[in-house]
Amino acid sequence: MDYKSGFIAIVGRPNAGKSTLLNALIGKKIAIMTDTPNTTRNNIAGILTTRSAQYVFMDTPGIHKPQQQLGRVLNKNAYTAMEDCDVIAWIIDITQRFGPGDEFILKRIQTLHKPVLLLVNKIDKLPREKVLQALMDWQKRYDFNEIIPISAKDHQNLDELLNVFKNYLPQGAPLYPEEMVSDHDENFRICEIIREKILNRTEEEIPHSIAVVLEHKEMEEGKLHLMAMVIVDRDSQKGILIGKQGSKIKDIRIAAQRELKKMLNVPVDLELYVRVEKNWRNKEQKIKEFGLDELEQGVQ
Ligand SMILES: Nc1nc2c(ncn2[C@@H]2O[C@H](COP(=O)(O)OP(=O)(O)OP(=O)(O)O)[C@@H](O)[C@H]2O)c(=O)[nH]1
Repeated sequence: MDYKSGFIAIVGRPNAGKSTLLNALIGKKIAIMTDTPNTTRNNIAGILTTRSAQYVFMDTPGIHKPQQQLGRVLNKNAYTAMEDCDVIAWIIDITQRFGPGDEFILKRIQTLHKPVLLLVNKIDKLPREKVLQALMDWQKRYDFNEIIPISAKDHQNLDELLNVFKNYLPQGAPLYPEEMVSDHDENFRICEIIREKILNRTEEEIPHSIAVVLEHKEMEEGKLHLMAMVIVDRDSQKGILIGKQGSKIKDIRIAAQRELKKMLNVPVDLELYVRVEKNWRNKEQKIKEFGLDELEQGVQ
């Protein structure tokens, strides 16, 4: 039997395009996408099953210099995915200079002795000569198994990318049922959609300080009633999130409700509340309670 299956960890600096790539490869919205760096917090497995291979992609939080306990947990989530996978796909943004974040990742992969494929993303943003130059520069930095220029946004080179991945996967039967596209359940995806709408509608101060917890979910007379709590870590953030006469939170609620209706295919009635949990990102117990520590959840 020459069927292949295995884990591919998609790692990279914040904003390199990991979630965009994952969604493009799977063809469904698995991970939320925003312009805010460090959006992804959990290792989300997107699963793609074809006639010849099953690719299990782990979308990891952007590796960065942590300033709080939450940042350390997020980096740890990414490292765990790197240790447990068969292939590491390191995605970089071609428009960004090589920086300390890249140095950090480079050091890490050197210790792991696994195939490393470098995905040079966002090539749609630069002329061809510049792309070629960047590919040559990266080639000098590490003995990558492959360097593949892509545009996750424009779906450039993605079929070729899948073929290359397949070459590095071990032989074996599928690891997950064919129809499964993600290992996260519906409740998780509901919270992520709400979080995405908040991130897309708030400025710098808010994004990293929020967590979303689903408190209630009930189907009643053909309508899904949802109640979610948005946690912030300062009083001032609560005011920002709620907005003038509740306008901001209403806008978030309506946008989330619309997308959830589409995703779940039923009418949705969403209620949102905001609660302050002072300095929660430095409290291990809270990080676990909000489901952000992968190791605690036994994911993978
Ligand atoms: N032009 C262009 N933009 C892209 C491409 N891929 C991603 N982007 C944009 O880059 C931004 C970040 O993309 P994400 O996929 O959220 O990045 P990420 O690496 O998952 O980010 P974190 O979750 O913060 O670690 C978004 O605005 C994307 O639309 C690409 O190929 N070309």
